[in-house]
Parts: sequence; structure tokens; C-alpha cells
Amino acid sequence: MSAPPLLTATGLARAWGGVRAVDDVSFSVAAGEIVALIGPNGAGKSTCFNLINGQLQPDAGRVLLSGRDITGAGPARAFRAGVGRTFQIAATFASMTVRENVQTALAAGRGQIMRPWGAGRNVARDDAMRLLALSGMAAQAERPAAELAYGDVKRLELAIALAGAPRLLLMDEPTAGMAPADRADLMRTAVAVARKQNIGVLFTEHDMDAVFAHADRILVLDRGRLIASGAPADVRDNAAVRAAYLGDGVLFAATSGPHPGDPKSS
Ligand SMILES: Nc1ncnc2c1ncn2[C@@H]1O[C@H](COP(=O)(O)OP(=O)(O)OP(=O)(O)O)[C@@H](O)[C@H]1O
Repeated sequence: MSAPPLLTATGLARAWGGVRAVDDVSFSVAAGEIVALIGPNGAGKSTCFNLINGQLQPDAGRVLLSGRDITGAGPARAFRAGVGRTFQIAATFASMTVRENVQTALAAGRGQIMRPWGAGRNVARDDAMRLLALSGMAAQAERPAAELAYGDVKRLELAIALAGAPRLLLMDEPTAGMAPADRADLMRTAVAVARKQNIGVLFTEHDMDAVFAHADRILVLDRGRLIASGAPADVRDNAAVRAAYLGDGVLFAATSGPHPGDPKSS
């Protein structure tokens, strides 16, 4: 028998009052696979993320990580099981250096405390430097986090997420608020790290260039339902997806060159 996928979500459902925010959604993510979860505003992406990292209890359905049931486990237990997450708003300690931020995260994972003085300042130092190298931040290790440009804060946040040794990394709009050139760079870094470490990545993103350039597979939600799933080219050509985004325009802009059937710009 082959091993179960890294993440398996089956029949997930969650309503808010009368709104079916997530409605019978099933999908999987393999180790080392980069999967985008997209959909118009209010489609249910955040609710879906919160179901997967155990923050929310589903009304129905199951979340399995390598076959182990983590449904509604809560973020702490899901984290210990191997589900990491980065948020839209980066969370770092501004007064610490970049390296100390990562050391703190590593130490916390080992039940230790990182103190920036005495012997404590060497806790997990080498591992922190290794993660900073992976995230493209080694050269900035000794800078106070407060001095970083926003793109580098996001890279530091990636290193901090890696400190938890995730097997599945949920990235909530990783490129939000970044300049276009920085976005591509961050996505390239995140994808390279995930491939190297065999981490499965599930990310939400409004920037369709980032989605179509970097996802192996795209899941499309619309009003809580999974309306399409597949390779970027297939999803882009899917009539239901195009209809869901009609009037939004973002999906059509995120492609190289014109495509038959695209709405004409006047
Ligand atoms: N805590 C909540 N209480 C009530 N309704 C909620 C709550 N969270 C989400 N909803 C509703 O559930 C639906 C899905 O919302 P969700 O935030 O999951 O969508 P989304 O795809 O992440 O949207 P966006 O792209 O705008 O962030 C929406 O109709 C939203 O108003």
C-alpha cells in the first residue's frame, strides 16, 4: 500500500450563521508540492486555512496529516504534528537581531529560552544561521529586525516558520504588501526551500502572477465550493473559474500574452 498524502482534507464544511463558508471541500497536498488556494473575496480561503491548522472545528469533514487525524486539533497540536503557518502580517521581535529572532523560535520549539546574553545567546545559533541561509537572509543575520525592508521581514518570517520544522506550511497571502519584483523573489525562495526540505506548501494569494508562476496545482474556491482543481494551464482555461472571476479581471491579467476568449479591453 502506498503512503497517504501529506495532507488530506475530506468533505470539509463550516458555516457562519446561514453562510456556508466552506462547503464539502476535499483535496490533498503531497510532500514537496506547492498548491495555491484561490478564489474571489469571501470564497472561503481563510476559513479553509483555519480548518486545516485546527483553529476552527469543522461542521463536517476530516483533516489528516500523513494519515493522522488532526481535525480541530487546535493550532498548538497541529503545529506539533507538523503544520506551520505564516501570516499576512509578519510577526517578529523588532528589538532583536534577525538571527536572534530565529534562535528564539528554535529554542521555543525545544522548550528552551533564548537569552541574548551569556551562554544563552548561543542557543541554536548554527541551526538559525542554516535557516537564514535557506531563506536568503544570512547576510542580514546581525541586523536588528526593526531595520529590515518589508520584503526581508517576510523572508525572516519564512525562516521563523521553518524553525518549527513544518511538514506542511500554510502561507496566508505571502506577498501581500510587497513590491512586484520582491514578490517573485520571495516566492522563488519559498518554493526552493519547500522543494529542498520536501515541505508541502498550501498558499492563498490574490496576486495571480505569483499563483500561476509558482503553483504546481491550483484549487479554486467560489462561495465555499471547490469549483476547480488542477495544473495552472487547466485551471486558467476552466469555464467555471473564468465565470467566478468575471468582472474581477485578475485571473485574465495573470497570464503571458492574450488568450482566445479573453474579455477585450477597450
Ligand atoms: N468569523 C466569522 N463570522 C461570520 N462570518 C464569517 C467569519 N469568517 C468568515 N465569515 C464569512 O464566511 C465567508 C468566507 O469568508 P473567508 O474569510 O473564509 O473568505 P476568503 O476567501 O478568505 O476571503 P478574502 O479573500 O476576502 O480574505 C464570507 O462570507 C465571510 O463573510
